Amino acid sequence: MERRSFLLGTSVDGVLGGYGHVNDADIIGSEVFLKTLLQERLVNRGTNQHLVALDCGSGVGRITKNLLIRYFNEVDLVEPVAQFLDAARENLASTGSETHKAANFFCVPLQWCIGHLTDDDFVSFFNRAKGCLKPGGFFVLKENLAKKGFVLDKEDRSITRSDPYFKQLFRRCGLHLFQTKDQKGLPRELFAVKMYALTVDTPPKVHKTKSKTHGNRPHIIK
Ligand SMILES: C[S@@+](CC[C@H](N)C(=O)[O-])C[C@H]1O[C@@H](n2cnc3c(N)ncnc32)[C@H](O)[C@@H]1O
Repeated sequence: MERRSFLLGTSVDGVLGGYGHVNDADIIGSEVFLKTLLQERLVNRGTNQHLVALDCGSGVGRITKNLLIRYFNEVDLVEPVAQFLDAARENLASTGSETHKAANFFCVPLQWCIGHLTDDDFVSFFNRAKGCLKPGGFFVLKENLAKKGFVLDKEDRSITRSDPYFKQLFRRCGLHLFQTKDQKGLPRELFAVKMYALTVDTPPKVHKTKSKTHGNRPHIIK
């Protein structure tokens, strides 16, 4: 497992710590996840709604440019490194349209980047943020995962939590796990990455017993 310094330059390779080649796999993984969410959470996949997103820790705008701008009418970017945000502005200048655009560029640090939050601050943040979600809205977290417990990075003072650790925190926040997916295609030496979609409303009950009708339907024999 390795985490490299972010500040290698104002490029995609730079913000991915020298792992620019994972961009395609990362974007495809996020897009599949996002599409399912929009389909399942919003009426008509949100096509009749004005959708907005906040790209937190946007770097040079990689995710907004390659993904978010195609699905959201407005994307705001938050990034504390001015050079990154300037590069994002430049990268996004000719991307999008009147109805799908990068709207605001905020050069400020967030106080709640997950890997730098204590458990109590994590819970406190989501408890406040929950109140700002529109009906049908959701949080998406795409995070590095420790195999178990947590891993402390003494260099950047961040914590990488395990999947059960995150789930325990989500429960403390009163958030429901609407959907989750593993990121595929990352180099083996990196942390595993998982996507979580979190909602405030209770998910519909999943009935685990197979209905007779379903059991009798034709299906592929594996
Ligand atoms: C690994 S880079 C990822 C950039 C971008 N999300 C991407 O995937 O291309 C992490 C980004 O988070 C930003 N960052 C670090 N601390 C932050 C904070 N407190 N608030 C907002 N962004 C932060 C860094 O400057 C950097 O651009």
